[in-house]
Amino acid sequence: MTNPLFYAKILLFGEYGIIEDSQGLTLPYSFYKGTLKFSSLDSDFEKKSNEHLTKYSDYLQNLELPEGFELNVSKFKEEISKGLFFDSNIPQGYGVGSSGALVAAIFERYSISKHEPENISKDELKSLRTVFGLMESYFHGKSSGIDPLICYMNLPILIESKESVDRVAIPESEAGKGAIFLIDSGMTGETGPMVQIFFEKMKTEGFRKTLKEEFIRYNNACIDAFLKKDMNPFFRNLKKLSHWAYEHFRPMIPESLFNVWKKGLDSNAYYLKLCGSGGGGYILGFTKDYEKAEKMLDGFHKEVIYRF
Ligand SMILES: Nc1ncnc2c1ncn2[C@@H]1O[C@H](COP(=O)(O)OP(=O)(O)O)[C@@H](O)[C@H]1O
Ligand SMILES: C[C@@](O)(CCOP(=O)(O)O)CC(=O)O
Repeated sequence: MTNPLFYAKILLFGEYGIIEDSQGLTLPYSFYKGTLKFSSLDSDFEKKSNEHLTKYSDYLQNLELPEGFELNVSKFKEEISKGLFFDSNIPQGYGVGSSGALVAAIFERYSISKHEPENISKDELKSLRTVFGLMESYFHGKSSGIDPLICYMNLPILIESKESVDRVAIPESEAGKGAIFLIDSGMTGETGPMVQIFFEKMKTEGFRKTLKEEFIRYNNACIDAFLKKDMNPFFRNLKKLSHWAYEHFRPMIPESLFNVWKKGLDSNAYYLKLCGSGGGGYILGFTKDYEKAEKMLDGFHKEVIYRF
C-alpha cells in the first residue's frame, strides 16, 4: 500500500492577524505534495531529508503531548534507520507549509490513537491543532498548528478566533477573467525572524492600534466577502489590506517585489498581499483581469491558484 499524500497549503488571509485573534482562511494547494517513503537514500535530497527526520525524532521523543495523544516514536526511529524520508516537492521556506505537511504525515503514520479526518468534531479539531502546534514548534518556534491541521484535514479551514477553527466551503473556482495567483519572490524566507519583527512592532502602541482597527478589520472583511463571493467589497478591502501592508509590513515584503506591489496599488490592476509570514517565498496576488495583470508582472514566475 502506498502512503497517503499531504498537500501544501496557502494561508489566503490571516497572517500575523491570527496571532492577535483575527480570522484566517487557509486552503490546501494540491500543486505541491509530499509523502513518507523508504529508499536506499542515494540522492542528496533523500539523505538530507532522512537526516532531518533523525533530528526531528529526537525532539518528538522528548515532547509531552496532551492526554489522549501519543506518538510511536520508537517505530518512527526504527523506520528512519531503514531509510525513511519525506518525498516532497513542497518548496521549503516558501510559506506553503513544507513542515506542516511533514508533521501531518508523521502524525498520520505514528499516532497511536487513530483520528479519521472525515469524522473529527469541532472540539477534536481544537485538540488536534494544539498537538500540531507543539509538534511543529520544532521548525520555527511557536507555531499556531494551523499548517499541519489543514494539511491533515485536506479541507479549507476557517480560523474563527484563537480558540476556534472549523471547516468551511469555498466558492467553486470558475473560468472567469479574475484570478488569485502566487508570485515567486525568488528567495526563501524564514518564519521565526519575521514573527520576531512583528512582536517588536507590537511593542509600539500606535502599531497595535492600527493593526487592530485597520489591518484586522480589512482582513476579516476580505474573508467575509470572499466566502460570499461579494467581489466589489472584496476588492475594496483587498486594496486597503495591500496598502496597509505596504506601509506597516515593509520588512516582510521581499525587496524584489516592492516596486510591483506599489504598481498594483497605483494602477488598481492587481493587489498584492503576504502569503504567510513573508520575507521571501511566495506573495499572493488578486486581480479582476489576469491577462492584464500578467502583462504588468512580466518576468515574475506566477502560479494561478483560483479563477473567478
Ligand atoms: N522533505 C522534507 N524532508 C525532511 N524535512 C523537511 C522536508 N520538507 C521540509 N522539512 C523540514 O521543514 C523545514 C522547513 O519548514 P519551515 O521553516 O516551517 O518552512 P515552510 O514555510 O516551508 O513550512 C525544513 O528546514 C525541514 O526541517
Ligand atoms: C505569520 C503567521 O501568522 C502565519 C504563518 O506563516 P507561515 O505560513 O508559516 O509562513 C505565523 C503563525 O500564526 O504561526
